This record gives sequence, structure tokens and C-alpha cells, in this order.
Amino acid sequence: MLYAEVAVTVPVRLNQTFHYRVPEVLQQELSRFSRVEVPFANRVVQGFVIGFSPPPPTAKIKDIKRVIEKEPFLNEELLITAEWLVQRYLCSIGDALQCIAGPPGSKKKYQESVLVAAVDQNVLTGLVRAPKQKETLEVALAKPGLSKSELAKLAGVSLSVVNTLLAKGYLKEICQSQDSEATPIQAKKPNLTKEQEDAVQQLRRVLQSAQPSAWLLYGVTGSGKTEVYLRTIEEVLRQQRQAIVLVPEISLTPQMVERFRSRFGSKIALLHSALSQGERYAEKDRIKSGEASVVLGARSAIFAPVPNLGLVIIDEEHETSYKQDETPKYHAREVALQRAAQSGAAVILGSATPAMESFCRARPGGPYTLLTLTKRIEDRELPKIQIVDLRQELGLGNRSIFSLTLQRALTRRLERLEKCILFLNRRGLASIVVCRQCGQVMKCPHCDISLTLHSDGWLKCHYCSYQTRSPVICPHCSSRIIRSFGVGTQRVEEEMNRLFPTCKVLRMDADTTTRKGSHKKLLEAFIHGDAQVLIGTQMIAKGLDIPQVTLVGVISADVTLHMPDFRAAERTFQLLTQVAGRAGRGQTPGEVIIQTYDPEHFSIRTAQRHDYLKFYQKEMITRQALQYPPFSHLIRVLFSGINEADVLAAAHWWQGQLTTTKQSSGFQKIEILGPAPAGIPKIKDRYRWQLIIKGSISKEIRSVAAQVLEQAGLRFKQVAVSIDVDPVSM
Ligand SMILES: Nc1ncnc2c1ncn2[C@@H]1O[C@H](COP(=O)(O)OP(=O)(O)OP(=O)(O)O)[C@@H](O)[C@H]1O
Ligand SMILES: [Zn+2]
Repeated sequence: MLYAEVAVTVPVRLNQTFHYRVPEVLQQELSRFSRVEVPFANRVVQGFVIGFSPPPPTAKIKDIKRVIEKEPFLNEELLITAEWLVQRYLCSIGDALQCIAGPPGSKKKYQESVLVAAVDQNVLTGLVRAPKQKETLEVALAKPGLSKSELAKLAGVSLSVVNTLLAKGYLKEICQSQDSEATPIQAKKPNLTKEQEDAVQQLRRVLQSAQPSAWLLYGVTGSGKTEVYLRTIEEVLRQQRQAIVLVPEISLTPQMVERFRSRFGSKIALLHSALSQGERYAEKDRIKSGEASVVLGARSAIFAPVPNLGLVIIDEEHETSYKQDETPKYHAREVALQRAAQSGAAVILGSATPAMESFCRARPGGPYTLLTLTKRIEDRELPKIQIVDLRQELGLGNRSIFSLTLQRALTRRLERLEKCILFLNRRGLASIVVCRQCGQVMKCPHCDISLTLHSDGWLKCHYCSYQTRSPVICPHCSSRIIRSFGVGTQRVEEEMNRLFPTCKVLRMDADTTTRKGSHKKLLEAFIHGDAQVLIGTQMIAKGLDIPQVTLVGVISADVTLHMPDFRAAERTFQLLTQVAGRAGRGQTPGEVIIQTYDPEHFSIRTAQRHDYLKFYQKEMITRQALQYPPFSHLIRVLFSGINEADVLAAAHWWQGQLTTTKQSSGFQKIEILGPAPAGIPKIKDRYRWQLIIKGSISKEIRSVAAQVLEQAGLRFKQVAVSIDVDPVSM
């Protein structure tokens, strides 16, 4: 009898696994790491086989039901990463493996997808007696990469002809995802600047030593960080090792993908959430075999099953999208460091605005080595930034959301046929709708958040799909004096059309980019088309390299400044610096105008002077005074449920247990804050309360939380408890 040890993907104790019998019929289909379906407490759940061993004598043994995926691209190295995730982020081993393996891929689908001819002229000549086969092969030669049915259709033959050619070996099926169209490799590389050269030299040296290392590449916007990445990867490929390159969101970075393609061609594999099952399988297969040696992807690509990891690059390392917001709530940066330590690989974190935590780790003697690029390519100047005090605009009698300064600058740039970017980190028309009589703000009935007015006349909740018509009469006091306040990107577009009716404008935000590929289309239209102004949310803040853009206008810097989060100042500085960095990347110097009601704020002042170091020093003083990260570590425990009393009861029980556990463990320096309502106290009808565990030693607070998690077991059936180690937003 064969028994398998299975890690199930349900909340159980952190390292707990269960034994199942392997039915005779499944024995061929099953191997170590297979993804299976098993019965678990009256339901069927997924799990991963992590070994074959006899069960403990007392266990009640059930059968494995089904094999979902025989080889889900896991391996010994990734199993160690899974075990590390369990300790680091307090999730079950099943959840960790699920997260690493990702959604199941499907081999069948991709095998049907793409055909190439594997013949030469001799074979064709030999086929004179089979004209249909010959013709079909000729079509396949002329157009590689068709699917079976496409080829049959184009050649005007039946599918059976194609199948015959496959059986004879004249046609071959290859795995190729739709994205990996062959881009010609450009041999021409720019000469590195002195600063780039220095960075590349140091990185090459450490790569040759094959010792694990971590680097912070702090380079101002437009300083050529990408070129440093490309050259470093060349070294990794010379050593027959692989590189993983992470970008915040792949659909937002078509330019980056192109640059990598033109350098490495078919060595690139793309991993992102929009891949089909077949495409995902194909890409992972190429990665596993080493055929694709440069993996480019979003957060989860950090788990790519490369055989010999040499390098991980995290571009825009300060971005919050590197933190997963579901269990396990891992940060790709930390996973990168773990995998690199295990494989003797290097990690490069690149940013013009590094996270406070990262810059702190790059201090002399810290775990990262600092590399700096202080100048833009070709000594181009960083754009001049002007701050406009919106309070004075009102005094001047200007009621437009565009200050007079911004209007003048726009006029000038448009006349010269240059391009402009207008940035506002809020979509929709107006941020809130209020009754002037009773002061009630229109809120989502399911989420504790105000509704946003959109130009189609609907009030929409940005957290759930709820929408309602904007009321004419206040639902609370029946007054008719209802007004909207605050602006969103749609309002900016309207204002643009009013002030500059002949100017062609594009808008890029969550509302205009719902379709696959729409980001790329919009960007291409802006770069190559006659639209002169691009309006957008944070989607347009980073990575864009468009030389024709000479003016960037920030409609309001105050959106992020007043977020209820201790990182509000940091986020504001980062966003302003990144969006300002889009200006003046070509021959013509750039200009930036930032509008705000808080012109003296140090985030805005330091961004104006492009002074990251000053910002960092000042912000560190605040963080130290309040003992926030990087001076402490936090764990956020979030309780949510339909019934608020249940939620509160769970939170109070946890608070009590945490306090006792902390005392009995002798960890005096740990603070337990709360319970308090979460930043958004209700989402989709679920009430949300939170506790914050704060301490100077990460291991200690994790140990306390883990102990209470074990004690809690299944105590609170109606309340979801979610643990976030090192949260990036509060
Ligand atoms: N050594 C070089 N010589 C000439 N051009 C270069 C060189 N290195 C990079 N470039 C070009 O300079 C531009 C800016 O480089 P890149 O986009 O890599 O900057 P970056 O530091 O990543 O900027 P950001 O952080 O703003 O995205 C690109 O168009 C790139 O092709
Ligand atoms: Zn809602």
C-alpha cells in the first residue's frame, strides 16, 4: 500500500500535513509535488504531495481523490522557500506551496497551439506524390506559429492532413506563448556612462564569485538603471545561470518588455496573471528546462522554477505591488533575498525613490551595498519643479482646477507641439457627493467608504461593484442642495476639453483600461499619435520613457498626503518624484508643476529639489520618534466578519492572548495596539477591526503571533483572521 503525505490548502497549523492512501489507479499519475484533490473535513480541498511515508498508527486514512496536475513546477529548492514562507509570513505549508505553484497550467492546451515545419527542400521535393501535404508544409514554412486548425484552413486542407504531417515528423509542435513573438535582437548597445560602468563592474565581480549578495541601485529618474540590469544579466547568461526580473505590473511596462526582448530575444519568458493556462504551462516549461533564461514578470514571477538562479532584479523596488495582499502576504523583495541566499545569487533592488526600509539597509555596514547613479543620461537636467499654492489661486479669483501657472505652461507647450502629462491619483469625476443641508456624504451601503461620482452620472464604490444614481434629493434630509467636491481624472479631462477644445487628450486609469492590452494601445496612441496630453492616475507615474514629454502637471499632491497611514509622506514623495521624472527625458528640458494646498510640506519641498537624501533623513527622524519601521517591525492582525460583535469578540480574545503570551515568553519590548477599526472599517458588508503588534525584533513578534494562532485554532468560525507580517499599508 502506498501512502502520500499531503499539504492541504486550508488554514491548518503552520507545518501540519495529512496522510492519504494512494489508490492503485492513481499510482502512475502521481509523483512528489503533484497537485491533488483530497477529502478534508466533509469537503474536497486541494493539496500538494510532499512525500511518501506510512501514516502515524492512529490516523484515519482516506483516499486521494484525483490528481489535478502531476508536475506543477515545484522542486526541492522551492520546497525550502515554502518552508521559509511558513515561518516568515505565518501561513500553512499548503498555502505556501499553492502560492509558489500558482494556478495550474495545462499542457494539452499549449500542445495544440503552435506548429512549425521541420523539413528542408529535399523533403518537399520528395512529396510530389502528395501535393496536399507538400502545399501544407509550404504554408507552414512561410508562416511558422499557426495552430493546427489555422494551418489547415490557410492551406485549404482537412485536419487529417496536418495530423499526418505531425505523425511523420515533418511538422513539429512547439511551445510558444502568444507574447513571445520573435523580436529581432539589436546588436547595438549604448556605451555605458562612467557611473553605469562602475556599477556593472562591481556587479560582475560579485556574480563571478557566486556568493549571495544584495545591492540597492539608487539612480535618479532617467539615469539608465535598465541598461545596468541588461549588462548584468549578460554576465549571468555567460555563466549558464538564470535571471528573474520583476516589474511592478507587466501591463504597465510595455516599453521595458520591448527593451528586454530586443536584447535577449527568445531567451525571455514572460510570467503574469493574464496568461492562459496553456501559455503559463509553456512558459514555465521553458524556464524549467533552462531554455528561457531571463524571466520577466510581476510579483509572483519571484517563484519561477529556474534551475540555477544567478540574479534577481526588482525594478521600482519601493512599489507596494510587490507585497501580496492575500495569504501568504509575502513581499517579493524578501523572497528574493531568501532564494538568493540559498542559490548563491545576487539581488539588485533598483529605484529612484527607494523604500525607507531599503535605504536603511544600504547604510555603511548594512546588509545591502549601495550603488548610485546621480546623473541623467547625457547629463540631461532633472526637470525644474514649480509649486503652486492653490489657496492663492482662489484669492486670484481662479475657480478652475488648473492654476493660472499650469494653464500658461500648457498653452506654451501645446503651441510648440510638445507632449504633456497630467497626473491625479484619483479616478472618476468628483471624490465625494455631499448634502449641503445635513452634511451627509453619500457612502457605499456595503463598504465604509464614500462613493465617487463618475461622468456617466453614477456614484460608484471603488471597493465593491456597488453603484447608484447620483441622488437629486438627499436620502437623509430630503434637501435638494446636493454638491460634489474633489476632483478625479474624468473631471480633469472635462476641464482640459473646456480650456483647450482643439487639443486631443487621452485618459489612462482603471476605467479606461479594463480590456486586455488596452494599456499598450493607449500608450502607443500617445507616443505615436496626435494626442498631446495624457491624463492618468499612478498608472502613468512610473517607467514611461517618452522623450517628447516636456511638461508634467500634478493636479493635486494632497490626495496621498492625507492618507491615514504612517507612510503617507513617503508615498507622496515617491509619487511626485516618479511622475516628475517623466518630463524632459529627450533633448528639450522638462518642466513640472505641482498644485497643492500644503506647499510647505517637506515631502513636496524635497521632491521639488530632487533631494531624496534630505527627505530620507527628515522622515527617519519622525519614524524613530514614533518607533515605526524601519525602527520597529509590525504585524497587523485583521479580523473581519458580517457580525460586528463577533469580530470585536475575536479581536479582544486575541488581544488578551497576545498579552499573556508576550509576558510568558519574556518579550517585554513588544507593544500590542488596538483593537481599532481598520483603515476602511467595512468592505463588502464585512466589518473590519485590527490589532497591531509592534516590536524591535521581527522573530519575537512572529513567535508571539504564531503561538496565538495555534491557540486560536478554529475558535472563531464566523470571523476571518488574517495576518500581515510587515504590512505596507495600514
Ligand atoms: N549609456 C547610455 N547611453 C545612451 N543612452 C542610454 C544609456 N543608458 C540608457 N540610455 C537611455 O536613456 C533612457 C533612460 O534610461 P532608463 O529608462 O533605463 O532610466 P531609468 O533609470 O530606468 O529611469 P526611471 O527610473 O525614470 O524609469 C533610455 O531611453 C535608455 O535607452
Ligand atoms: Zn462598496
